[in-house]
Amino acid sequence: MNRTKEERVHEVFETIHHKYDLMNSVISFRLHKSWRKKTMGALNVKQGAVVLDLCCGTAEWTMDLAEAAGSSGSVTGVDFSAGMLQTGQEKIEQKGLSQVELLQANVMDLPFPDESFDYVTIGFGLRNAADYPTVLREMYRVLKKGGQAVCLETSTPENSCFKRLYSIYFSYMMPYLGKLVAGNYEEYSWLQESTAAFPDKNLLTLMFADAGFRKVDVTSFAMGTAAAHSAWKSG
Ligand SMILES: C[S@@+](CC[C@H](N)C(=O)[O-])C[C@H]1O[C@@H](n2cnc3c(N)ncnc32)[C@H](O)[C@@H]1O
Repeated sequence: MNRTKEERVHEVFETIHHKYDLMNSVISFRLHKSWRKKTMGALNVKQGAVVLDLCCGTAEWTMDLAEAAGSSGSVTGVDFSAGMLQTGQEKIEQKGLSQVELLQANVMDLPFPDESFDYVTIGFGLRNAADYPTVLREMYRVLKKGGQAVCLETSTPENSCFKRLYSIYFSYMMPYLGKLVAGNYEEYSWLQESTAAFPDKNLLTLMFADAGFRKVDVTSFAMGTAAAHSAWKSG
């Protein structure tokens, strides 16, 4: 039976949630941590801010956002995988971050009123959604006027030689690393497929503008293998 993209993605994350954090560090050579740190620096979340973290997974970015917003702020993490949320919830409890709430929902249909959040983030999540423009429109809708949205995601390297090397690593080596470390090949070949199908940073910028965002800034990381798109809603 043919599964939809959404069913496949859901199954992938329900299968790998126990090993997700470990695998993330292995396959990105821990670079994802420095990309997130730099993106947080540009976001400059204020104490007391109301923040939404979409596709929050095991809540790594959610917890950084909670520390920045402080105990007077509030951070809501949304994901549709119960397993990823459960792993995230355990970490949040260990850290005693009472300003965080995790919610199981689909990011294509958010259960929040218009203009609810000061910041909306999505880390390595948009690529997994069945329809990118729908998610971007939802991000825009729930953002307050003057608020900022940020998408950190894998991207396409611009240098053609590096692009070839990267493609070999992604297509052949990474699924084997997945098999070796997480005991799973099929799930890590999804990362390669979804990255190959994802728009490059210029097209993604246009998609943000189409969703209504006023200004879009792009920062590339590691020779274009990842990019952060920051976008603002008019005040
Ligand atoms: C690659 S993980 C990213 C997790 C986390 N943001 C991080 O940076 O480590 C992608 C997450 O998106 C979630 N996801 C994918 N499509 C979704 C959807 N339509 N609605 C809610 N969550 C979704 C998956 O369950 C998974 O936890």
